[in-house]
This record gives sequence, C-alpha cells and structure tokens, in this order.
Amino acid sequence: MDILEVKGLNKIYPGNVPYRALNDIDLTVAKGEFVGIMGPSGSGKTTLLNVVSTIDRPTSGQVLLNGADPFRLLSEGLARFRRRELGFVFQSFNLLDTMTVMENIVLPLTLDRTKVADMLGRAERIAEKLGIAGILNKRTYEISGGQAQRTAIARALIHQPQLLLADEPTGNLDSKSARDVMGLMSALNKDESATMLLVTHDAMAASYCDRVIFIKDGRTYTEIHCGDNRKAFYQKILNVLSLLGGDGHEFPAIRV
Ligand SMILES: Nc1ncnc2c1ncn2[C@@H]1O[C@H](COP(=O)(O)OP(=O)(O)OP(=O)(O)O)[C@@H](O)[C@H]1O
Repeated sequence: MDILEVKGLNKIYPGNVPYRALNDIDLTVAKGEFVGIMGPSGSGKTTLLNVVSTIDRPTSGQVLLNGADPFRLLSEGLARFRRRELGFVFQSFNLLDTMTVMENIVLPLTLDRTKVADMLGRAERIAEKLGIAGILNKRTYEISGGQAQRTAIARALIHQPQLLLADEPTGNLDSKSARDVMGLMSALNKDESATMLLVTHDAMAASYCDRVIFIKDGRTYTEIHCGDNRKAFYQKILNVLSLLGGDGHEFPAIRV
C-alpha cells in the first residue's frame, strides 16, 4: 500500500519572473519504506518536502497521503492532519529550550490530550529505543547535538504518524553522531514499520535508505535501490551525484 502518492506535481513560485521549481514530479512511497531525496542545491528538494508536508500548496498535480488529498481540508483541518498524520525532523532539531527532553518528546500527545500515564509509557519506550532514556529529565541545553536529534526523532514518532519527513537531519551533526542517528532511524523504520522520507545532501545518510530518488531542475532524474549491500549503495549514490554535477562543495564525499 502507498502511504504517499505524488502525481504530476508542479510548483511555480509566482513573481515578476515566475519560477518553476517542480516540473511534473511523480513518486510513491510504500508503507514501511525509507526513501531518500537527493539533488543539487536549488533542484527543488525543499519545495517538494514543503508540498508533501502540506506547508506549501502545489500549483497543479496531486499529493495523496494514505489515499486522501489533504489540500481539500480547510486550514484548521489541515493543521490537525499535519499534527496527527505527519512527523517532522529538521536540521536544527527545533526543540523547545525551556522544556526537558521528556516534555519535548510528549509534546505532540499533550496537544491531543492523551492520558499522562499513557504519554509517559510511550515516551519511555521510544526513548529506550533511541538510547536517550537516561537523559529524559535534562534540559535541551544540557545535551549533545546527537542526543538533541534523537529527542527530535522520538518527538516526531511518538504519535505514530503515517509518514516521517526529515529535512537534512544530519546537517548539524559530526560524522559519528550522524551515523548513529541514521542507524537509529533505519532501525525504527524496520522495527516499527515507520514510513520515512528523507531529504539530504549527505551520501552517507542517504545510504541508510531503501531507495534514493534524485531530482535535478525540478524533475525526477533517476532512482536507485539499496539491495543488501549498504557500502556498494553508498558508492552508487556517489556515482549518481557526480553524474548530476553541481558545485563540488555541495556533496562532501565523506564518511561511510
Ligand atoms: N519562495 C520562493 N520564491 C521563489 N523561488 C523560490 C522560492 N523558494 C525556492 N525558490 C526557488 O526554487 C528552486 C528550488 O528551491 P529549493 O529550496 O526547493 O531547492 P533545494 O533543492 O532544496 O536546494 P538546497 O539543497 O540548496 O536547499 C530554487 O531555484 C529556488 O531559488
């Protein structure tokens, strides 16, 4: 079953000179899949993520989440849909500084008035999986970047969203923390059947995906599958990136 279906998606930013950022994009993400989106700077990755996450509207074409078109909802319904059906992980973690790790993790549940015992039980279980059970009472300024991102992942998954959307989740992490975070995301994808869509410049991060879709100039360029050899997949990703071109500094060929 497809959790996400994007059909003939176009996004044109209006202005004195209208700009076509997405050009007839088709893609699907099946339930339980972990899919990466890569492409040179300016190729339309963030635009695609913003439309899929319903933060921005398509100019034409369709986005179906679990078979339904969220853009048919009115603004309040759309906000509720986003809160209940989607989970978000950002490069900059976006945690609330005045709160503890635990309070950050349960935030999506407090908005939906879940019972406290139920919230704490769920938070402890997911924190255990992410290796942050020991820091639940710390404040966010007392934890490392890797721990902050693991907290953000726990928060993004605690309400068991249909789809987790991650925008450069390793962008602010050192290579060891980045590998840890990607390993944990991959484990949660497998163990919890959490469906994930990841936008990244980082070939190492992308190599944890089942499949990577490359976009260039707003169009789908190609896609490659991981198979059972992650090292070989990493190399294949680097090969496609070098074919795609762009400025060398955009794709640091580091860390596997
Ligand atoms: N609000 C906007 N108005 C006009 N043009 C925009 C707007 N947002 C993005 N663009 C343009 O659309 C194109 C795609 O931008 P987008 O941010 O989606 O690329 P990206 O692949 O995410 O790039 P990066 O990897 O650098 O983040 C770019 O050429 C950008 O300048």
